[in-house]
Amino acid sequence: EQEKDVPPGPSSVPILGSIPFVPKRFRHGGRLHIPKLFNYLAQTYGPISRVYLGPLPTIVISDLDLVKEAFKKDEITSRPPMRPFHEFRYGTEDGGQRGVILSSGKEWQEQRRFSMRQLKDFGFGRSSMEDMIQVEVQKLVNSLHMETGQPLDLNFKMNISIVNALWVILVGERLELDDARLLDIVKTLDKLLRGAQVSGLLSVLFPTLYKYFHPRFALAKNTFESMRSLMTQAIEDHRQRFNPDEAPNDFIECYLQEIQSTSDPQSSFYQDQGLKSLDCVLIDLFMGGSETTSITLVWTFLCLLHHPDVQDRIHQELDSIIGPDSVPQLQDLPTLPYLRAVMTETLRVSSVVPNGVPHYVTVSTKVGGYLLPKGSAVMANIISPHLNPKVYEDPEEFNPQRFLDPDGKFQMPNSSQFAPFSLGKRFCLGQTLAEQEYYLFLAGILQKFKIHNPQEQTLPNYRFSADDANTGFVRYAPKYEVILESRE
Ligand code: HEM
Repeated sequence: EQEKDVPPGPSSVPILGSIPFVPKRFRHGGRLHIPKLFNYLAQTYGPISRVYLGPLPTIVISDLDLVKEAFKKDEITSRPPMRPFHEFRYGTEDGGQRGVILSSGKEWQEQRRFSMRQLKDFGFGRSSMEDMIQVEVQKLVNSLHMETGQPLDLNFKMNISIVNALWVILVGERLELDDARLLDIVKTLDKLLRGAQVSGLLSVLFPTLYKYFHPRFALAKNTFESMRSLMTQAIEDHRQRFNPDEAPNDFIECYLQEIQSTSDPQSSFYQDQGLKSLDCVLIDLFMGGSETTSITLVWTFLCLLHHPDVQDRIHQELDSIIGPDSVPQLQDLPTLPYLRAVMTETLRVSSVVPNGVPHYVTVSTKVGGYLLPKGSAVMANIISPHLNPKVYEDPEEFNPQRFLDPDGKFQMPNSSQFAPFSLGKRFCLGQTLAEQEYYLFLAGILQKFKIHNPQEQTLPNYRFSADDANTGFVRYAPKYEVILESRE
């Protein structure tokens, strides 16, 4: 391996890696501000750089064409071995994981293929995916009608409804919005996700130290286990009434059928292995699919409060195309270019998963002319190209107009620098579902309500440069309240 072929980056020393060389402004109370650090690397060292997060060499790719090139390669499709986290995910001693988000190799291939197929549009039993989501949209709209005229935090409400929609799809059970179990799930998921920091990657090299000395390990273990006991209960309930001859009504039933029909002992669906993987897949789908989607909605409302003219134009479009009486449906989306531009623009400025999920080089390989050595983590720096002034004029400004042509038709700009769901073989497994939920909830709410900024509230900033709070994997919207006005 020639050092000159390796991507450029800051200096490093043993153990601490590049951390002593990282400018102080990227360290917040003992924590690295990873998204901002990566943005600085992109500006200083170009589209591919290398930084040592502790002793772990980490390649940061800040151009989405190069991300695509990299993540198409089998050599960069695995996840880093996540010891000691395998201990509570039925993993293997070498850090191998079950499920989809953190798994690699055969387990990942089989579980991802199956989950993607089940989350396709057709839904389960007699309900399409759209029907299942619409019921939750209407439930939320009805409950919001009771809360007009007073300051309201939408964050929790969105979260509850999105998790409930997932619960119907995966577990086949509709919960009331104030069901204690639902609140429990939402709180546990929130803890699990907020606890996920890029510094968790350090465990790759110091699994034992991490396990005994890092407070996050115990936190992750406890929250994961309380989530798992909810899943185990749901799986048990399904197994008791399971009838392999009946058409499946939800994801768990489909999965149990897959286990039933698997005779290859090497398969990750085989008997007991299948049940363990199911446990992890369910948690992964809840982790990947709940807050990401609800936060995107919360960012949207924040941007609309900053830009009331944009909200007015959405209302005009909805009024003229859908009207007050019919529910906005998936088939209407192509006729709503302005709303589509608003959604695309929100996904860009918010970039809720700003640096993707780490990949890992299993066999040294080249990308963009650089050598990516075996054993490096690879991160897609999604937010930097989204906010690159060479690609998007005045990039931090929320401006849906940039996704509309002069005739008001929706258009993507002439560049490939847009990928909120990442790219390549591991792109977001729930992208279609996320886009459908995002649209149905947003259109459903804005058809019925106008949102206002409470008079006494100074609106928090939505711009990345002002964001010091989000140092981790997910970019949460700052806290704010809205006042809803019914449009009926
Ligand atoms: C706005 C909403 C969402 C955004 C922005 C988002 C973004 C992402 C990103 C950037 C990745 C990393 C891909 C990579 O490793 O290269 C990812 C992975 C993943 N997402 Fe999403 N996601 C969203 C919603 C969802 C939903 C609704 C689900 C499922 C119900 C989901 C499930 C997953 C899973 C399982 C993975 C891991 C895929 C794998 O490792 O093969 N996500 N997502």
